Amino acid sequence: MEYLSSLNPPQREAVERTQGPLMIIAGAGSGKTRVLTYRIAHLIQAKGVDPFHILSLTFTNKAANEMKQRIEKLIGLEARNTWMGTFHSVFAKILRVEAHKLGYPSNFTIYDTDDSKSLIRSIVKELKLDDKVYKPNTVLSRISGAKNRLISWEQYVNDPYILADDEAAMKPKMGQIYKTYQSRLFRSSAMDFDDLLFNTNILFRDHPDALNKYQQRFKYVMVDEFQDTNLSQYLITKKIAAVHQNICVVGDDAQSIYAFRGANIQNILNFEKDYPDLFVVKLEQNYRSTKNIVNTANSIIEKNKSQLKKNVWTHNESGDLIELMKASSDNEEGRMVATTIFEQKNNKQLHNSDFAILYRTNSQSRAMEEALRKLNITYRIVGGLSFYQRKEIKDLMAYLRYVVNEEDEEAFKRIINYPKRGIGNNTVEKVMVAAYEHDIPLWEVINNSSSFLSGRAANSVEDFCTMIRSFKIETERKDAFEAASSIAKQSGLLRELYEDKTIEGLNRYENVQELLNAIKEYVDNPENEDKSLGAFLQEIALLTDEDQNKDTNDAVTLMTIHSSKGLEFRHVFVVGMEEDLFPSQMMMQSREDLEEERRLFYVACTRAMEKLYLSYALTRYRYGRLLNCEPSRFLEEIDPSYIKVNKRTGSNVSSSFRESLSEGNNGFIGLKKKPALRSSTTAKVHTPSPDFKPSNTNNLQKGMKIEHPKFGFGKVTGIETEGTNKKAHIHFDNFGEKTLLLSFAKLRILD
Ligand SMILES: Nc1ncnc2c1ncn2[C@@H]1O[C@H](COP(=O)(O)OP(=O)(O)OP(=O)(O)O)[C@@H](O)[C@H]1O
Ligand SMILES: [Mg+2]
Repeated sequence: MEYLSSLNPPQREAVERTQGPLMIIAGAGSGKTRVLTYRIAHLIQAKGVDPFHILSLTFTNKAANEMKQRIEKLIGLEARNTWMGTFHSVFAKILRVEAHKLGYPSNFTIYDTDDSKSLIRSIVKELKLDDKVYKPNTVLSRISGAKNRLISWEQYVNDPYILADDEAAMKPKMGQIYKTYQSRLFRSSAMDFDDLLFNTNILFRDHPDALNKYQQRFKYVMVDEFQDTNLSQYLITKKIAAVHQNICVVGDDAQSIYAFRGANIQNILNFEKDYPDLFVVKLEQNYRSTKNIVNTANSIIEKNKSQLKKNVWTHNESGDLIELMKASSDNEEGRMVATTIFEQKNNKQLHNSDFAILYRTNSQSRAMEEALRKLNITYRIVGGLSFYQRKEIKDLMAYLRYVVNEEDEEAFKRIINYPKRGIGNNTVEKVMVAAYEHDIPLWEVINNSSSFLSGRAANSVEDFCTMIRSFKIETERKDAFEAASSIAKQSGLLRELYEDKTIEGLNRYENVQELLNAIKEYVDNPENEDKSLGAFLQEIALLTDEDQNKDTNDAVTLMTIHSSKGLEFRHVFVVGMEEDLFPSQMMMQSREDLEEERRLFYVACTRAMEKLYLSYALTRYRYGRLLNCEPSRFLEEIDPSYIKVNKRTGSNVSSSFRESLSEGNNGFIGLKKKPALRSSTTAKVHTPSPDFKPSNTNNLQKGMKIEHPKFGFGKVTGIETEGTNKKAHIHFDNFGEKTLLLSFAKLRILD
């Protein structure tokens, strides 16, 4: 087998040892995912295993697709027949087939987070509880926490302290909300994301025949990113593998970053207990990154007390030092990052797709986006408000969902009066009350509206039902695309958007067309055998944000560190390295939390192959206010011998590193005097004149008077050119002498 020669001895051992339980716990970039890929290829090609008998669980659908493509390269088309996907997508597929065993129809809807929150909001209102105490977000994460630990609402109601924390005392009605939430989901023939795993566990617990079927089917089970599985996922895997015991899990305890969502590193330790004849493989050679990057990452993770000892090293070259960039503001930070990308691309012949910008929270993308746009650099945002979260898309999707499942309450609420058809909130509430109080299915209630509604309202509801019925008939006869196009038209939704001639309206109209294009693409794809609307909806419901934006290939990637797991890029920028932002304010309550943030930082740094940049800003808009920021403690934890301060400062010295961490600047270099940006005792930051507009500084000359947005008024005392950089020496009235890089500084020339 020729492909085996491109593996090192322990990797090869892991690939060839196909029988019995196997665990690979190894550092970042050591080839864990590569081993899984080769192992699947090896099972099929060398061991003659039928691909239908192999199940591989990955963290994102994107990871699954990438893996499939790689296996296809190794062994050809047969790779397509393996079962591969996220826990959610694989078990949603299985639940479709087995739904009736749990009392669900096979066309059940999958509620996304917005649907779940909206449902919780209604329940909190109906139970007359305080929505400041029972915030949809908090309630949902609590219910989700319970489900991920396989705690049912019955158990929760009996023992409010079951999650072992103090929240129970503050939120005594939680159990009741959980109970109502589940019964409403059930009535709506809907499951939320956590239910997909929870219900799979119930299925396997209560229906041995079903369990047996999947145990026989999946003779080989593999799990990537095992450190981030929760209890619910772990038990499913364990049950399925119980008969053949051919289970292989790979992970890195140092990269466990989902504890806040119920992931449990303990699974790694339990695994050794659950499988006494477990074989453990260690991989220590990193193939991804330069020595400087590997050593930096090691020096970070070393600070964590709870971790398995690992020695990660690499044969790769030392490479550049880690570059530290400081900016005076978040916008300035964006400009620095964008300019660096621009320069590096030109100097080193790189592509946009060689760069990634990673941040702690989604909202940090804005400043980066603006700066990239100004330099005309193509980028794509992974996560954030993605296509399928836009209102117009959710509206049409709600129509499609409702046509497929007429008990889907959240879809119903979205479309019953959109486009407007004279059905007010009161009527909707009456419908809901009738359904709950008399325990009648929603669809039956609205089909008998005349019995409890009068006049116009009753007529409108009747028309609505007639329309939905005709959609249902169409949907049975037509493929997903024809059905959806017709629904978009007949429902009045397209017309409503078409008549809005504003730019936003036009955009919305185009977005809906884009959704129809996507459905067409789905129908035309020969890989999709089931072309029904129901099948399309299932596919879409499981698309995670990570899977969006496939259209642009050569783009800089912007994403949160959480979604960067498992990926690699030649150049990586980790931005917003500031206290309260990273580590996050929310995660500094305990050592465990802080260690999770540090693991997150480890994940971020280990995405880089050749070059790693870390940046921070001294001021940043957050919660609508301009805040002063302190550099992140993580920066100080890195061994300074691996770091150089941004070349623009010209101070390539590690000894000045700590000092320079806290100096403020605004694209300026070489400080003559300590600047006063951050300390409140010295000069006040200038407020720019109302008509402040930066001038073209190409012809800036000695003697000219200028205004700077932060340092105020001053006079140019000299101009200096160094390579392509032009610097200006300026004497500011309130800040003294400063040297500014003209490509960064915004100056208004006054005379
Ligand atoms: N034996 C090898 N020879 C050459 N390249 C290798 C070898 N093993 C791994 N690589 C390469 O090293 C990089 C990292 O591998 P991979 O993504 O599998 O690591 P990983 O352990 O899964 O990392 P992470 O912990 O970030 O998920 C990939 O580009 C991979 O192709
Ligand atoms: Mg990996």
